[in-house]
Amino acid sequence: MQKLRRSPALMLGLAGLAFFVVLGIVAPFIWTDRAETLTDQTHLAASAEHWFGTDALGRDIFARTMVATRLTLLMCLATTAIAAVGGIGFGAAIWVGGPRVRALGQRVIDVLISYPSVIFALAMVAILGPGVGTSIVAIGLATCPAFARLTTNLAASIAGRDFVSTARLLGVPPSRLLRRHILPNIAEPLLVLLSVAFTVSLKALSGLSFLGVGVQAPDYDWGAVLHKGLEGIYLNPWPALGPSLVIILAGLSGGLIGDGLAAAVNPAAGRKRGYRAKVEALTSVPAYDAHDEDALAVADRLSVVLPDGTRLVDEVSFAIKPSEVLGLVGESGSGKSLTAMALAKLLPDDLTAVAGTLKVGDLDLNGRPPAGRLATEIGIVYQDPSASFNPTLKLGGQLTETLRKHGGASRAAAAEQAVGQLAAARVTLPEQRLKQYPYELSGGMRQRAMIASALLTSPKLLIADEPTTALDVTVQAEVLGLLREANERDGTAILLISHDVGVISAICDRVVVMYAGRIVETLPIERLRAGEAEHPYTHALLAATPTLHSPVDEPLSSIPGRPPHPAGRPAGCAFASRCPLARQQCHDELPVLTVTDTGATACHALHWDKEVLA
Ligand SMILES: Nc1ncnc2c1ncn2[C@@H]1O[C@H](COP(=O)(O)OP(=O)(O)OP(=O)(O)O)[C@@H](O)[C@H]1O
Repeated sequence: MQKLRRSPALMLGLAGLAFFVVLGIVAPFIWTDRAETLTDQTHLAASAEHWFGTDALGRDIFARTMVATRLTLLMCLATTAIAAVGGIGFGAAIWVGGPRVRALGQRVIDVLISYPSVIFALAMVAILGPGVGTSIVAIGLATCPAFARLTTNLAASIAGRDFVSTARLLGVPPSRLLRRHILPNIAEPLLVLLSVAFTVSLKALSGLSFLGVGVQAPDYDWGAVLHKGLEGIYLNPWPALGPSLVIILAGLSGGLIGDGLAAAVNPAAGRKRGYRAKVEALTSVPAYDAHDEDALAVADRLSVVLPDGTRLVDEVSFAIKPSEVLGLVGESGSGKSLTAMALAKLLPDDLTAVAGTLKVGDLDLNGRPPAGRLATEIGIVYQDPSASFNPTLKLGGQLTETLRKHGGASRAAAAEQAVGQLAAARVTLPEQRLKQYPYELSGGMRQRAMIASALLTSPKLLIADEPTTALDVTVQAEVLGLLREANERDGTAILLISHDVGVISAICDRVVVMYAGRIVETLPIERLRAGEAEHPYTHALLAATPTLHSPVDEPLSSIPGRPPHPAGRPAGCAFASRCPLARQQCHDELPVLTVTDTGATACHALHWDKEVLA
């Protein structure tokens, strides 16, 4: 509810709807007499006594509009209910019915949805005759396909999720699967459609009555009042304008509710505003490493912040020199990917990067760098080669897109460059690959193609986020070799993210160790390889990493406990509760990064008797 309260559109829409509901309840008690008593004061213009004038039978049109509120809202409600129950029911039934029923059902929905609902409703009215009941059923049924399609589409997207697969594996029958696992997970978009359907029904029902085939006398809804008001519109516009205005206001309320609900159920929507006020000022602690004048990429006190002010990444500072391979290592959730994505300006909408300096070359990432330069100067290789490419497009188009869009290359020149880069990345049959879809390549081949794609624009910085995690060991080694080769051949600086110390040791020059969103140590790779880290967390990571020399009969060391969530980081060292060396000071005071001969470490133990770390 807190989320809903934050949406002004929703609140305004709900206030509007509440007004009309109250009006619908009280209006018939107040205005029925004026609305239905025939008088000889016919076709009067709008005046203080008759705000919207009078009709051909001398009835007050304002009073009729007010009284019609109840019937109009009740009809909209009934129509929406029919559409929702029928549509969701149909969508759910064909989803449960198995693949054949689903395919057939979806065709039926596609056909039904292609006909405008008012045409469908008119056909029904022609068969059943006009009236309140017919209008409700006609518009309700005509709106069903929209619900049915959303239900099947959403159910299909949820059906592929792991928890549904697990339930299937456990033999949960489809109807129960739908009830317990699928419908609760698709309720929010359906709710949004519900409010949209309410507005659509209002328009359609009013339209039918306006055409004279909806509500019939002696009943009247807003559309019927509008129908009568149209008779003398050139002499007296208010009998038509008044009811139209009310229909527009009610429709607007429904629309605002739909927009507000959509924003409220989308966690990324509407959150950005005001976040900066919640971010505390940057600390004045000098950023270790970030002042290197020759550095290619600099992150100085970079924080990644949630709208509520939680720092998922908390003031990390590092610099990457040209031609350097910097490793970012840490357990899952330590903030590695967010740090890298901040550097590529690819954070999700609900997250914000705040930094003293954030730049790659002369590209200031704190500002609004031109999209073309971002796309060409920073390359990215993701973890999952199967998700890195769009499965519906051939590789050729995807590989050459940036070159053509931002580099101004012709189709032929871009293709030639792509072939060359694929060959350099040891993708076999490079020309042929351009005509293939991503799924036609093996996982390793796809990752090589991804690396080729990222290097095509000769980026200054290549970000490789767990580039080998999804690959088997031999392909892993080849992919790491390719990255190192690009680095040595073209001087591309690389930020390599991994939770695997072994991968980091294999190709990096220097390593930054992250824990719970902060840097705990930076050190040259030789020291990491020699096991000469300063921080107990780095030691623990090393001890948990298998090597060829690890005794097979001894279990690997593991780090007991779990890192704290960024929102619940303790006042002192975040690693203290898991640290074998922790003293009271560690729980009370946050250790700052202390520069050592070869790097920097944030650990109180550094200042104690050296032997405790031995
Ligand atoms: N959009 C988001 N909204 C809220 N929290 C997020 C969001 N993205 C990431 N987080 C949280 O931020 C923290 C850091 O995430 P990040 O993905 O950077 O970790 P990581 O070290 O790369 O881990 P992994 O190796 O598992 O990807 C985690 O606690 C994660 O749950």
